[in-house]
Amino acid sequence: MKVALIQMQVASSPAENLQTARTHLKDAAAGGADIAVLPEMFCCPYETPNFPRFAQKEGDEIWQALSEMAKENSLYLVAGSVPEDDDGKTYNTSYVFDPEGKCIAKHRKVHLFDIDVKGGQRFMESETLTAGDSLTTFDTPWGKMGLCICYDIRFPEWMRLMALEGAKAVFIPAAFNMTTGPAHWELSFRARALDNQIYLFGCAPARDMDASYHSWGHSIATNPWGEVMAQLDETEGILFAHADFQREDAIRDQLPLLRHRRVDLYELREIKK
Ligand SMILES: NC(=O)CC(=O)C(=O)O
Repeated sequence: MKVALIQMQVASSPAENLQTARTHLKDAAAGGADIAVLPEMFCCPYETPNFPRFAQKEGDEIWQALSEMAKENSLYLVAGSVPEDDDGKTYNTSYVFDPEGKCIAKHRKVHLFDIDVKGGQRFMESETLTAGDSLTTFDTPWGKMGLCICYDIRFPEWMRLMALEGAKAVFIPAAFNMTTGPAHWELSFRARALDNQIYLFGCAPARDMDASYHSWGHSIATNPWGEVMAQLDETEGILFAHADFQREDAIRDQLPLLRHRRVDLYELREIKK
């Protein structure tokens, strides 16, 4: 399975952002990608007042444009995330489209990014966003995949639940920043990939020092052995990476972490709402 992570610049105009995504998706398809991934909030500068301002309903113009792009390029599209308007609430939502343009999954960011690091990054998604409440996986010809958004990666239980549901890889549109990126980005991807013996693909916006939120960039692919397979710097570009699920199975056979869990002593379960 060949994945293309599209680390694009985010402008203030949704139309411009869609055009940028369209151009890069053509290159991803030409490069042989089976699945292409866009960044968190690729269509809207990452600022809390923008989320309700830019929000659209599922099925509106942005959703339709993304569906067309998946179809035009005949690939699975993990369409980053966008502000979604539903019943007066705004969610940070990621849609997944199949190569026919059908929407096959939708994840609303479950863990809202509310942090205030002394001398560093402050951000309060809960000022304008509502949290989702569902675990998200979807089926592909390569097996079941997981989907979460940025801050969700910091919660090991959430990733473990996706692995226990059978996800062989997890896609993570994300946007760490200049405080947390250098400290925790690569470490989080390596740790979650190793704990769960899965591939992880994180796709971030390119850094824009004129924006109010400075993305760390560094879109990344990690493997089930806990290694970084490839990583970009902060500039715009496409990262191609392969997932080899035979290797994943072999690692799980040789180092059976998931089988060695002592479920007679402890338990992790999803509480269905
Ligand atoms: N932007 C996020 O949701 C998360 C983030 O930047 C971090 O965890 O650090």
